[in-house]
Amino acid sequence: MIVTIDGVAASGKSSVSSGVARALGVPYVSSGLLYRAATLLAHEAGLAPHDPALLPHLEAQPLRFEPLAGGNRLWLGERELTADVQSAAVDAGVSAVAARPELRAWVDRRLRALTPPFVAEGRDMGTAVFPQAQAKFYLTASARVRAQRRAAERPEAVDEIEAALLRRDEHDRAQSVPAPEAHVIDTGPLTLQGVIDTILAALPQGAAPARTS
Ligand SMILES: Nc1ncnc2c1ncn2[C@@H]1O[C@H](COP(=O)(O)OP(=O)(O)O)[C@@H](O)[C@H]1O
Ligand SMILES: Nc1ccn([C@H]2C[C@H](O)[C@@H](COP(=O)(O)OP(=O)(O)O)O2)c(=O)n1
Repeated sequence: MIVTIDGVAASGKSSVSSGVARALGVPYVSSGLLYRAATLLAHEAGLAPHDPALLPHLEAQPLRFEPLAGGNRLWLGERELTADVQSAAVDAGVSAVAARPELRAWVDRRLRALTPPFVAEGRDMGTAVFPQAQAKFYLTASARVRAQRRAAERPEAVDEIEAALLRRDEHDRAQSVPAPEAHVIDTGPLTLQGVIDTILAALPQGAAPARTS
């Protein structure tokens, strides 16, 4: 079974996907990490997002992606990149990388090579990458709420984060449309556990473990 959880930046995709994956006892896959990794490696190699040399450079890197239930980890050889890709600098450059069709194909190939069951989160998991998914969700929240949540993890001020999120929402718009059959959830009024429980309750019969509480 594949469950897709798409949504805008800082809507709660990773945290919710991790919680749903743990409840189901399956891994979760953060597609955004692969776009972030491509952006960081481009920066470090001095390659612009549109540089034709970027894809061959990425293909030559010993990049390893570990989609574990507790969280995804990224390795470049023995160097862990997981934390390095969560920065305002990568945020500022990632949309240009993600706009390139050949880089989207690079990400999609890696995702489709994974063996189900898993929870996949990103922007277009339920539309372009796994249209066959058995359950699809799309998370939203106001830009202000998202900025306040992201501010707890970043050194930047909430107003600066909110402006950056709105810019990225616009840049990512093309690939951020919910699947027609996706359950759209406004996470603003809900706690993190509330969103997780909402998704588990909406899964096909038998997909979620019987509730013990
Ligand atoms: N419903 C919620 N209520 C409160 N905080 C939340 C909620 N969902 C996510 N968070 C928190 O908001 C921050 C951003 O969530 P994250 O899962 O990283 O979003 P995304 O993966 O969509 O960027 C995290 O600190 C997370 O714990
Ligand atoms: N399936 C995806 C996932 C991410 N992206 C792009 C759009 C996002 O700005 C970046 C980073 O995605 P990520 O999910 O890590 O970003 P947030 O956690 O929502 O801030 O990659 C995409 O185009 N398609």
